[in-house]
Amino acid sequence: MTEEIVSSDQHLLELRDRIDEIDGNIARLISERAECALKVAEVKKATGEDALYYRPEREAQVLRKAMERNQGPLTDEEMARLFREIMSACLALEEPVKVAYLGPEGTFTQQAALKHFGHSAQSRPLAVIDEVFREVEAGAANYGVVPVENSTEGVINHTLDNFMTSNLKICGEVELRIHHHLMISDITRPDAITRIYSHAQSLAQCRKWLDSHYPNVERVAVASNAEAAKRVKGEWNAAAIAGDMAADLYGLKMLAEKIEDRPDNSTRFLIVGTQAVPASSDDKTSLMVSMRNEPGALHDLLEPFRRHNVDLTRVETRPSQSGNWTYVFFIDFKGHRDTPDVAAALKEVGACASDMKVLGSYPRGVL
Ligand SMILES: O=C(O)C(=O)C[C@]1(C(=O)O)C=C[C@@H](O)C=C1
Repeated sequence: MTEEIVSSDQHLLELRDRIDEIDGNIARLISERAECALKVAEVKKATGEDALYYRPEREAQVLRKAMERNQGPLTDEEMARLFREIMSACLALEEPVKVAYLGPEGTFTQQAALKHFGHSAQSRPLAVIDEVFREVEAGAANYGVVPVENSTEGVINHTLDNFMTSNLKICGEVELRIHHHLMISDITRPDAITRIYSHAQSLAQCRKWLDSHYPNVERVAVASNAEAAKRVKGEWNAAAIAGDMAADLYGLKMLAEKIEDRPDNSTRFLIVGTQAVPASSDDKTSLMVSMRNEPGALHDLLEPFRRHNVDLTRVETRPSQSGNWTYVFFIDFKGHRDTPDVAAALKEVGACASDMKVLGSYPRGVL
């Protein structure tokens, strides 16, 4: 062995010793943090039966601090993701949180649930959005995760419509960059593909790519991307469009990656639950309002927000379920309902609306 190799081996050993020592310190501190969380649980338990263990506003603050404090070399997002998992484990020690999401396994909604709650939450896939709402209303799950809008394809009507009949509140939001891939199974012949399966939204998000690469191939809409991936397993002439999780789950091969038409394609998901969330200092509020069907109604509805400097982030219209040609507006804006400007705007909107429901104030998505 040359002298150089010996010294580089020696250097590696020294660095690994140092890493072992640091890991020991991290492990000790994580245990200390978990002990602290257990004490927090005691304090909460003393408040009674309905003690709330999961605190969205506090979690958002912890993640934001992790990002602010970070000096690299890890990115802020990477650092926050690590804290996300530590907090998820601490919460599971306090009280395991049960999360229902729009399944099946391998969908982007599962990915959003993991991103928001971390891997220590107990999550359960349900077949349709209505079931996710029902499961949380019935108390079988503490929280639900449902998609609400996609940057390319727009709003997910089913989710908005559920708020018309449900008393659930919005406790959080999470945004996910959506990358679609074309995938095939071991037995698929890439040159003989006659059918491509995917969810209708995903087919729409890849429309231009499909038009230019597979113009004559049949596009078959199925219930979810994961369902598309599952079908492809047994078909030699079919491919699926789905995300990474579905590819991993069903052991598929990528034929083309990131085929979405818009590189910034992302989907926003809502966390629904039964609790009202206190302010975290960077929040959003979602509102559902119906107006009398008369001239100037939309102007009257929006004017108070302008006057009180409240920044609208989204306005959607849906037909109301109570009568023909009457509409319900879904409005999102920055700020928490307990802050003076927002409270004043809400009071004025409430005065001119025929019906108004605050769906929730919640921390803006951190990750
Ligand atoms: O601060 C709390 O209320 C905690 O329960 C601690 C903690 C954490 O690990 O930091 C855990 C769960 C909550 O959702 C928020 C934060």
